[in-house]
Amino acid sequence: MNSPLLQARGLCKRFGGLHAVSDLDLDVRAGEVVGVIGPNGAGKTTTFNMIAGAFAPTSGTLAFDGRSLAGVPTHGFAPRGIVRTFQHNKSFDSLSVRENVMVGMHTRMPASLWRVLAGTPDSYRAEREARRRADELVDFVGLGEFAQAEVSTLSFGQGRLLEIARGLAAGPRLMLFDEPAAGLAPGECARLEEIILGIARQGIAVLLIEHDMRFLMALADRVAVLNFGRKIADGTPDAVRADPAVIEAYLGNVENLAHA
Ligand SMILES: Nc1ncnc2c1ncn2[C@@H]1O[C@H](COP(=O)(O)OP(=O)(O)OP(=O)(O)O)[C@@H](O)[C@H]1O
Repeated sequence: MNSPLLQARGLCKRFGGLHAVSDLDLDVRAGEVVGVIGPNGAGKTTTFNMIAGAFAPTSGTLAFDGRSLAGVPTHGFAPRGIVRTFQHNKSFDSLSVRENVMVGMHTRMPASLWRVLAGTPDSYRAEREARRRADELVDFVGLGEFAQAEVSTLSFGQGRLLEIARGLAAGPRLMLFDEPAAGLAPGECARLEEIILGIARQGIAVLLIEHDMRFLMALADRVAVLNFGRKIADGTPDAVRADPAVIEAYLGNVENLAHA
């Protein structure tokens, strides 16, 4: 098996006296879909915030492609290829779908985008290339017919797809999804599942937090389960579902597992 793209070792995050995440080891490989689940307050979001560079770990190490992320500022994560998509829409409402995706490219091609905006001599070629790539991504997420629509006219689910296209525009090697299925209708979830699998097939590593277990279990190659900040299981969806420690952690919530 190829070596992990993301490697967390002994990751800890304390908030005052609270150990939100303790001694977490986690690997994510290129092309792999890894899910993080756990009851409320288990430390999923805190883990994500550390991997996305929003919080520095209290202790432990994070390495990406064999290089330590220690000391890398938050804005240094996306240019390295660690890109997060948010649950809530962060798009620019008055711009078109295509323009929003073009804006998402700025971490990858800042110079060209500036040329586009500044209207300098080679702006035409740069803009054409940005537009071509944006259209490719808009098509990939199934929003092709809305490329020129204003974002404010999109439905909630379409907005979620646009967020994904914007994330892809940044050229990720690891894409982090924070509850991507939240608030989506079943048909939209099925579409989202296909898109995420398509992203992994391109060799991009995918890490997601998800409350919708049925969605996650169908999608993930591997699932890590957190409880009170500690990892209590890490394996295939089937292995995790049958794990006594996981069943115990969800005792108050057995329904969730039963439906998974
Ligand atoms: N910025 C913060 N300051 C203080 N405590 C925090 C902070 N962020 C999270 N916590 C605490 O850390 C613990 C883990 O929270 P976290 O949000 O990571 O869990 P979670 O698994 O994502 O939960 P949920 O499923 O409810 O979103 C919780 O006890 C939470 O109250």
